[in-house]
Amino acid sequence: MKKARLIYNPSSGREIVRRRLPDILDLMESAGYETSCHATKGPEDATKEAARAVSRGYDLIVAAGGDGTIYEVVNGMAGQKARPALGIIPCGTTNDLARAIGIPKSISRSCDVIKRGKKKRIDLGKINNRYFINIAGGGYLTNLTYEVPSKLKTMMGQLAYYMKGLEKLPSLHPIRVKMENRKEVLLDEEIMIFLIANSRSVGGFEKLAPQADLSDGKLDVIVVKKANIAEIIRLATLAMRGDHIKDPLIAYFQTDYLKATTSSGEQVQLNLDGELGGQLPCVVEALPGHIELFVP
Ligand SMILES: Nc1ncnc2c1ncn2[C@@H]1O[C@H](COP(=O)(O)OP(=O)(O)OP(=O)(O)O)[C@@H](O)[C@H]1O
Repeated sequence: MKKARLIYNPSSGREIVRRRLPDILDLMESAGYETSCHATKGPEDATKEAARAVSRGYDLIVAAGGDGTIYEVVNGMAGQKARPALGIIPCGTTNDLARAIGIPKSISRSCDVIKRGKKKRIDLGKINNRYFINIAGGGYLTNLTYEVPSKLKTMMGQLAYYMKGLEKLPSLHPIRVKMENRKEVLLDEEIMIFLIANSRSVGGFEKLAPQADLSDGKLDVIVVKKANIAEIIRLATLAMRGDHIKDPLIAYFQTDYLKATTSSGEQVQLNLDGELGGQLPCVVEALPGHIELFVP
């Protein structure tokens, strides 16, 4: 039998994974994998455990949790030479990556995806010395993902993020950012927020980067230029339908390399897949087909 390592975050989303663990192990066995598991204890634990699973030669790593757990697991795998395939059991609050790939939220159906065995190579983003699988962002609204308390997410799900977003709107202010590719300066102005997306689905908005494709070797950059609160609310409404892209307050382009710096003299934090990821300046590169994922 092949061997799988299940890395799960017991605190993810509405905390169902802990209760369903016997079912997951059973489903994994019927999928043909002898599975051992590791419950994460806190920040960085999934990264260490994933790196350990790679060095122990597991055939498969399964990440059960939210986007933050998948991010940590990917960071433990991405820098290694031989990378096993990755399965995902979405148990988080938003589950952007699972939505983008079409992995069902039901535990038994997401295990079925692994059982059927269809795999696809997807790109990763490398940003400074870290990796992201779905989204990197910078600017003031991006830090709301780690300001929402875990308890609130357990109780309210996605709504907890939107409430925190509204609460933070009045404190938003622009930052001066310069973006360059290998040849030219693409943008040098005051902006509110920038997002570098690998998939279409970001923050529960399923069409935020409508042209993004996880396997095209490119990253999609969306920049919200200097705007007031009313304009930001208008853009958020447009973004639900994917209609924000043509707005004059948005810059949207694809690239496989990006350098971003700030001259504001302020610290601009980076958010990687919903987790804290250092600060500007940054160099971002697309790593084509770097991870093999089980897909429906
Ligand atoms: N045992 C634990 N208790 C508390 N936090 C943990 C534990 N294990 C891991 N973490 C932290 O939880 C965060 C990741 O949460 P995760 O993304 O899986 O769920 P979520 O936040 O509910 O979902 P989403 O990212 O979809 O909103 C990471 O910051 C990780 O370090």
